[in-house]
Amino acid sequence: MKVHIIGGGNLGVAIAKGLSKFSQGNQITVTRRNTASILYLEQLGVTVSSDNTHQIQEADIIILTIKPYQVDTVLAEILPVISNKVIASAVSGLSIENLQNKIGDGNSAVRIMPNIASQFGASATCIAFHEKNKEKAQNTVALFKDLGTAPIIDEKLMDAATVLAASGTAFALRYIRASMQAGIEIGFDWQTALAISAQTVKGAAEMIMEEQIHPEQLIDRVTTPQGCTIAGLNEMEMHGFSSSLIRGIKTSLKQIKG
Ligand SMILES: NC(=O)C1=CN([C@@H]2O[C@H](COP(=O)(O)OP(=O)(O)OC[C@H]3O[C@@H](n4cnc5c(N)ncnc54)[C@H](O)[C@@H]3O)[C@@H](O)[C@H]2O)C=CC1
Ligand SMILES: O=C(O)[C@@H]1CCC=N1
Repeated sequence: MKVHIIGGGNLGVAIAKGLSKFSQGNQITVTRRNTASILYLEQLGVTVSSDNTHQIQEADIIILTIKPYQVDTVLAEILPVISNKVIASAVSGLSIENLQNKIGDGNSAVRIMPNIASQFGASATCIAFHEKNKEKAQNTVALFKDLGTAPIIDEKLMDAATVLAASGTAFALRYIRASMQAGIEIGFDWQTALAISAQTVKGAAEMIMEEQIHPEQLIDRVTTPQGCTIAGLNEMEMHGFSSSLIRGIKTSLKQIKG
């Protein structure tokens, strides 16, 4: 497939790198106004351009990884030269209806919410589209399946997906950082503490995905009666561990909904 990514920033670059490594048979173009900092992508076989319309007529999928306030400017550039294209937007808060109105009936809007782990083929990319665009959306679904998981969700959950799956990357990293900081306090250098914390989180996630059971069932296998794990967990909960995460996620959601 010919994939045209507009907005070579944090997310656009992560997707381009991920596609170049984990998805076969694609030709990838990434655009941004100032290309100097992403020219290195050409070594991965990715075309880099400052022209948003660069060979865009040949694209099978146009992916928007730009900020919400950049959308109208970009569409004004590309719409005069495209027709019958799938435009997959990762722009947070931009509804399918709004995007479809902007791009007209001649093109098809798909909403995607990847995260930066796309770069490592480990994103949880939620995808939504209107029923009439189901067929046309399948290429996008296939592409993001190569970059991790790609569940199709109801659009009304897209803001929730943004917070859980995209912002969620930062939340998980903050857990790892805190764990690392504790690791330093109890005797490790930061590199060793970080390596142990990250691997432990990876292991926990792998168990959940493999066994598909409730986390508490696995936690029960770790918490020896009168042991150190339950003592630590109870102390964390006393200080609002779970409730602070839940409150943070709900606050993020409020921020998107405005
Ligand atoms: N960073 C993340 O983890 C995620 C971001 N998103 C959404 O993706 C979008 C992009 O986010 P980031 O990558 O973090 O932002 P970013 O600021 O890193 O990337 C945006 C890129 O677009 C480029 N750009 C600006 N105007 C342009 C134009 N007229 N033509 C071409 N390129 C232009 C900028 O130079 C920049 O490189 C946002 O809407 C964000 O909400 C969604 C999921 C995850
Ligand atoms: O923080 C943000 O607004 C964007 C959307 C999700 C991840 N980054």
